[in-house]
Amino acid sequence: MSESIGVLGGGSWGTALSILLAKKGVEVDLWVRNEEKASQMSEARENIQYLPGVILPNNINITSSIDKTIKNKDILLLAVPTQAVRNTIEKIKDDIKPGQIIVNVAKGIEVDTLYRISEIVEELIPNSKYAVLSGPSHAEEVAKDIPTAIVVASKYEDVGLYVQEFFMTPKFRVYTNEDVIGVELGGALKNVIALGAGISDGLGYGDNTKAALMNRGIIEIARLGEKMGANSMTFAGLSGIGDLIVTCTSMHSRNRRAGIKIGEGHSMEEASSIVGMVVEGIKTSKSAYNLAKKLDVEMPIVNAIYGVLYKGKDVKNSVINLMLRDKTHEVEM
Ligand SMILES: NC(=O)C1=CN([C@@H]2O[C@H](COP(=O)(O)OP(=O)(O)OC[C@H]3O[C@@H](n4cnc5c(N)ncnc54)[C@H](O)[C@@H]3O)[C@@H](O)[C@H]2O)C=CC1
Ligand SMILES: O=C(CO)COP(=O)(O)O
Repeated sequence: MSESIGVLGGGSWGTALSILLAKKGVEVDLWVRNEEKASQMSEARENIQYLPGVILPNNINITSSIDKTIKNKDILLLAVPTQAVRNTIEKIKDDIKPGQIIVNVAKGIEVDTLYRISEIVEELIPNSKYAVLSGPSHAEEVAKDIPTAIVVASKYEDVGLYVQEFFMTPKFRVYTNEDVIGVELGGALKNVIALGAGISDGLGYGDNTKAALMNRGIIEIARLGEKMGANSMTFAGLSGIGDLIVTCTSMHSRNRRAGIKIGEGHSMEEASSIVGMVVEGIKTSKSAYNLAKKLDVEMPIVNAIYGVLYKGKDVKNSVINLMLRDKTHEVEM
């Protein structure tokens, strides 16, 4: 088993996974792009901005050198926001060695291309050993050793098994799956539904409303996923309904918290700045809306959230419109 990893992205998730692995004895190089922030974090042994209150073990080396971060590592962990993935890969693509495994943990869809992360990686580094690690896993809990289960998907069986072993601890259980499309879409699209769940909470609606959004939301996700070649069973798993549950119900969720602010009357920009961390569902709702249109898939909840965020649609009227859609059968895909 490899003893070292290069983590690209020192936000809450990159930091939490670095802590998990460091405690396991792995040597971690953690790339923080801002030099001043990197030295401040290194001295304080804490990520004060994104994960306050958790000590960084000594075998996490924080650096602003991306070259050093990727050198001689068997695994590179992509932990930057989705819309920054392309730019980050551009920086490293010429120095990646053929055997290096790229594990992505970002959850979103690129807004300009409608690409999933694996498609961006394949375009820039063809035939790389790619895996995606996804599931219900808030950084704040993983960093405190709270039991968590997650899934790794790769089209290469050996890569999936290797990553499973690499990350697995008694507090972090990793399953395998080969459905990269399904795992990526579940992780990306649940953020859009979580924004909706937050909006519902912000409007003062109840548990019934949220359950309806979550349930009808996963059906929309599965509908788009099937059209894109995913296995529909993946959406019943950790990266599908599992992650949807945690994101729609937890106060750790950045997407839910942003949604609450929007439901209370704040603009999308205000909500995002109050949360102060990446709210992936904002950009991904635009990607999802455009994907649904392009592939002719019915996604009423996604359309409603897109309308509120980007078209200035009234929130309460959007809920009424969803409730009054044409009558339909529950299990019709
Ligand atoms: N926070 C969490 O609990 C989890 C987050 N994720 C996913 O992980 C990804 C990263 O999220 P977080 O760590 O939560 O974000 P965050 O908001 O905590 O931190 C984002 C980090 O990315 C850096 N960054 C922003 N733009 C960049 C750029 N252009 N180039 C390089 N670095 C850049 C920021 O400086 C910051 O260090 C997202 O896709 C998120 O959905 C997945 C599972 C859990
Ligand atoms: O993906 C996540 C938990 O599994 C994190 O969700 P948020 O970005 O909404 O906090």
